[in-house]
Amino acid sequence: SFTSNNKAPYTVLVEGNIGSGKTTFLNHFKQFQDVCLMTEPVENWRNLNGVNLLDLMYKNPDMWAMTFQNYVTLTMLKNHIKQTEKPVKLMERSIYSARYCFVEKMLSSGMIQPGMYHVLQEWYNFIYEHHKIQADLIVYLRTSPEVVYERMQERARSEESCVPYQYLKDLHELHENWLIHGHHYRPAQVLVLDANLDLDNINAEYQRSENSILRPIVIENTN
Ligand SMILES: Cc1cc2cn([C@H]3C[C@H](O)[C@@H](CO)O3)c(=O)nc2[nH]1
Repeated sequence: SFTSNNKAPYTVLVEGNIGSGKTTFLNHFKQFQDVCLMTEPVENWRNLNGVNLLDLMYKNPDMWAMTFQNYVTLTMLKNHIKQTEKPVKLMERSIYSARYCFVEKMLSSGMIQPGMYHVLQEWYNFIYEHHKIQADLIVYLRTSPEVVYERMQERARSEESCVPYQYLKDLHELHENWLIHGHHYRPAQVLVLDANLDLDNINAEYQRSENSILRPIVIENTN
């Protein structure tokens, strides 16, 4: 259908810790042709003109963590403002998890200095004031640090080989503070899924989210 409406699509932000199953979750929605999937641009972070910023960030954070988060902010903003004709847009993470989870973690762990932090905050404030970042639902793939630490090790992404358990535990607390306890701005209501479930049992949780995520398509088709 040539819906030439220029209204923003129903936008879902999929949030969760490292190893919480976000990519698997998004892949589940590949079956629906009316859903535009915006996966995390991690391949750009691993290869920007031949430079692996993700690896440099983990291996030499004092030198590279700021540059990495700077680039993450740019690539996430591009995902946020990317147009789609489809009625639903599913994004893996967002500029919000950049700000309220990862940058906070890097400041508290000394990977970035306060001066760098303030520059990033200025960018986030400017972006909010000048760009309507569409967000209609947040799906929080809630996990426990032990589960995601084990999955991260099984996945064995080379850049993450030196990420300690405590890093995931701290990131977990930051996600909980933001999405469960509401200590920071939440742009939309939060649907919490139990992402500790392994692949054999998680389909029931996916079904639960389908109703919320696909509802706009059903409504549009009935209009
Ligand atoms: C928005 C945002 C995503 C994101 C991912 N990461 C890291 C965590 C994982 O090791 C890898 C892929 O998600 O990138 C990060 O350090 N900062 C981030 N900020």
